[in-house]
Amino acid sequence: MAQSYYSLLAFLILITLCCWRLIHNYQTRQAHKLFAEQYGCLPAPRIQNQRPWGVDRLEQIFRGDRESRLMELFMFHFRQTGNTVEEVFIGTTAFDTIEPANLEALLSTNFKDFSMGRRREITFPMFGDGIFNQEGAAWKHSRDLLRPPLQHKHYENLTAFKQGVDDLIDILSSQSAVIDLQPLFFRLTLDTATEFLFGESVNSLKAPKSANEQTFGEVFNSAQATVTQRFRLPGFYWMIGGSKFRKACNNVHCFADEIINRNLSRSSGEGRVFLDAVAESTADRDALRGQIISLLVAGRDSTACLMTWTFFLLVRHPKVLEKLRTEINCNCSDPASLTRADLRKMSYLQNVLNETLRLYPSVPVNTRTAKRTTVLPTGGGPDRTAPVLIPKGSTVAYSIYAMHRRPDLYGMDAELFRPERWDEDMPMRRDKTNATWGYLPFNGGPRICLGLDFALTEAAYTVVRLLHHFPVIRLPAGQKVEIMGVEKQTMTLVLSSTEGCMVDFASREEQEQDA
Ligand code: HEM
Repeated sequence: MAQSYYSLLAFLILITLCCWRLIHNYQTRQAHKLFAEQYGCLPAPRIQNQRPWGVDRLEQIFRGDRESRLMELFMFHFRQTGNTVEEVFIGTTAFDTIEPANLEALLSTNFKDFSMGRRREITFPMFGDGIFNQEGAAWKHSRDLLRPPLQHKHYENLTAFKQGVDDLIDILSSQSAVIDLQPLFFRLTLDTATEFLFGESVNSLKAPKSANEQTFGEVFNSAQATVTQRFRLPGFYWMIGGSKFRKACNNVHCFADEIINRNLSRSSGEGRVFLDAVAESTADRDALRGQIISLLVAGRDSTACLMTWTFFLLVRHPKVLEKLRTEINCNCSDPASLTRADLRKMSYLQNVLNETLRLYPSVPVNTRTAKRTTVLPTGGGPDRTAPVLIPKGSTVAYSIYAMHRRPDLYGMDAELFRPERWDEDMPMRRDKTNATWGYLPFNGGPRICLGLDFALTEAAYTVVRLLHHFPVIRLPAGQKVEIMGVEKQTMTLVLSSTEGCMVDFASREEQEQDA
């Protein structure tokens, strides 16, 4: 008797829940219909799925990732379907866009309608509380706090970058002629960033590792690798982690605390602008550590990727390399007296960096999540110009990589590396919105990168020093020259080169002959 009573009760609860769900879905559909009518929204074209719940989309992404061709897959979908598309991804509706007007809405005009989604939960164990994963008032406070110590007056004379580049040149001069620059650039940017942020470099370029000793770079890489995996499956991020991840995060925190404590116990000095400025207004040690780790994540890999792709492209385009060398030789007789202002005057160098970030933006794909039902201004309807309704909770992914390769924005040769285009009248410059929002390697709007100038200065300085020091820099014999974008790429939080960046600095004798 009691058993049938409980079965009946369970049945009634199930029926009630189903009815509630149906009514809720109906009401939501009606509300969306009204909203769409009010704003003239029409559906965006949909990526066709071959399997229910968009499972095939997940399979494609995993395959693309395994084959190191994820960006090609995204480009294919945009070209085939449209610049703004709707897709079903593991049972939920999501949107993808490479339309400058939509990016303006997402990142600026409708900024308040969007959040960072699950970024905080995904990154918190490693990053702690920092600008990268904060929102609202806490984020605004962090921006106000971090902006002043990142101002260019603190690295105008370039001393912040000098030691790291000296160490890099020592390594390149002492090793064999052909060398993979990519891992060295990751170590260079770690050294420069720790020097600038903590007031003390971890010296990953020059410190030989003693047996069994873990380095800061290693513990940092290990924790960050798991964070990357958690980003891949945002709805199921909690399944990825476990005790190994917790231990890796704890190691990062211990390393960072040790360096912070050591430096704060010294009396303040020139090399510690950043740590002093942040420590002054952040009494809480966890908060201080959170900001510094967030900045290391934001600044290290992205700048290393920029330098890697710059040399990857330069050795494959010898004429560009020679033109750049001529500009550097004319403007820099003694690198010891270089300043940031000198670097900014080298217009071809700036074009080379702009063009590299166009073809290989360090953060090629990013997402936002709608906090409330809202609108993207274009991409819907038969002619794909009507506004598109974005229901509350939907993810909007935007691919800077694919947008930067649009021929209607950059010309028919958009896939080619041609720094000269930055001095020309590119198609995107004929429209104000496209001109402002069609090139976004550093994001835009209120959350634009705070390290933009720091990164471009560090990269420019490194390029100048290496070209000045080595009269011969070339593609090693036997290295492939493929169409840009077809080479293998590794997508973590940033886009790196799967096969590294092999460069031939020629033998010492050849260098001397050429000098
Ligand atoms: C080539 C190098 C770099 C690139 C391409 C780059 C790109 C970006 C992008 C795309 C974002 C937006 C992320 C998002 O909102 O989802 C961002 C944010 C940020 N970047 Fe960079 N970045 C670079 C270097 C740096 C450096 C060197 C630093 C600091 C030293 C830095 C500090 C930051 C900070 C603090 C944010 C967060 C801004 C906020 O949320 O308000 N970045 N960066």
